[in-house]
Amino acid sequence: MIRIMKYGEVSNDEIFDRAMPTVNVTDKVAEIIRSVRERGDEALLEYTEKYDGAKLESVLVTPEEMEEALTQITPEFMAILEKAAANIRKFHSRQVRNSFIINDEPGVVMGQKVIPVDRAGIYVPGGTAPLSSTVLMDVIPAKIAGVKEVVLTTPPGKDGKINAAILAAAKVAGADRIVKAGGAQAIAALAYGTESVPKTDKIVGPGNAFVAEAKRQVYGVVSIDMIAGPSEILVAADGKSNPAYLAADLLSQAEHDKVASAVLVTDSMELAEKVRDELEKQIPQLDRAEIARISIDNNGKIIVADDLRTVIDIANEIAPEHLELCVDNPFDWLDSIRHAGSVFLGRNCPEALGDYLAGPNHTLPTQGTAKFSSPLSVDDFVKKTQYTYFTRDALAAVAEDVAAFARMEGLTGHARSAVIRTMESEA
Ligand SMILES: NC(=O)c1ccc[n+]([C@@H]2O[C@H](COP(=O)([O-])OP(=O)(O)OC[C@H]3O[C@@H](n4cnc5c(N)ncnc54)[C@H](O)[C@@H]3O)[C@@H](O)[C@H]2O)c1
Ligand SMILES: N[C@H](CO)Cc1c[nH]c[nH+]1
Ligand SMILES: [Zn+2]
Repeated sequence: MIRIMKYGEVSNDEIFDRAMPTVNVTDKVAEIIRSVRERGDEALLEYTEKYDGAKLESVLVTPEEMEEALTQITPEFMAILEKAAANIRKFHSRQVRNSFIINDEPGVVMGQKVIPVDRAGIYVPGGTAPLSSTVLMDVIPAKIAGVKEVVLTTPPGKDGKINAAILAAAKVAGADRIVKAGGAQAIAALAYGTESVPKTDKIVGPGNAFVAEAKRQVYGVVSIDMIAGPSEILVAADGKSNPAYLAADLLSQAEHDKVASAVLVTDSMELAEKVRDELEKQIPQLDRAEIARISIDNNGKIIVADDLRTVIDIANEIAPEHLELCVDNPFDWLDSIRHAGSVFLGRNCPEALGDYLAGPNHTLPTQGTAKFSSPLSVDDFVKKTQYTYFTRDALAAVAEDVAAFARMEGLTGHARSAVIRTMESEA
């Protein structure tokens, strides 16, 4: 059963500490990465057999497999995928940054170009739930950024096939190549390349502890978006909220993972008790009741504070992946929220809306990293290059200043380089 705590009556550790996954996978992941780096496809196929139970001939999804998957998708579900994709495109198109050029002094031109990475690698979890929505969330921003080749990887089922909805979403979003591999071996393939998997420049997407650790270990060889941990939800609610709705919202994230966390912070003890009772009523009704039960019992919390201002302060300190604000006039509080991956405002905005089709991204910072990092966006798939142009006269006007700066640093080679053209013009 979820624990109710009164803020101020228990230690801050009990309020703010998160359940951290305890398994140490560092050495195992390092070994998997080394094998894939050395033996390419052969190692990828071996690990897929070992960890996913699938004996494959090839690691790539063929056009025939894609065709076959599409026949299994109903027109109704295809329409939902298209609708979600359109919303996600609309939202992410607003994130596109422009290059700029400055030419406000005679003879001087400077600028910054925004350039997509050449190739992006996208990890889509497939272990306990095949997340076709994550395909849309991660491929669409890459395509909007202008990435030429998007390589998607996800673990196959024991039958060697990729979930049909994942393939349909990949088609809708425009993934260019689909790899049948999961876990650390998939990340290693995207980072170093194999015979079938091209090396990518940036790897994004959530995953379990093996995926997260592998991303951490390959960072530097490639870029990564973030280390996305288990799903989290914090519901900040006043006493007028409907306990059944709140319990359902908490369970929507608890069902992701035994180490997912669901927290309610409220100014009402009465609501706290009702939500606790509702959770007990609703957990057995879930298909994934066993996962949700462990997540709620181990990592779930209900924190009761004196007033809504303190509720918001607690939410900021926890900096959750998802924050639901179930209060009157939620926009009045929006400016007070500083640390959360994605905020869901009002009494009719369950977090699941954002997981699937509202438009904002669902690959989000977890474990309190919302204090310094952001949701996955178009920015993740671009980098910038800056440039500078000076005419001879424009250089002459500043050459002595550059040289003086350089001499102050003891770098006379820099100083000479700054003034040599001016000296030549005098000669
Ligand atoms: N933060 C976010 O934005 C976000 C979004 C969606 C999902 N998630 C999280 O992603 C995670 C998905 O995890 P998952 O397990 O369902 O799928 P997954 O695809 O991340 O992991 C499955 C893979 O893990 C590897 N693996 C499993 N057991 C192993 C072992 N003993 N040794 C070596 N490798 C092993 C296998 O290769 C397997 O293919 C969940 O924690 C979920 O909460 C986070
Ligand atoms: N809530 C997850 C991110 O933490 C994303 C997701 C995908 N499908 C359902 N939920
Ligand atoms: Zn979810």
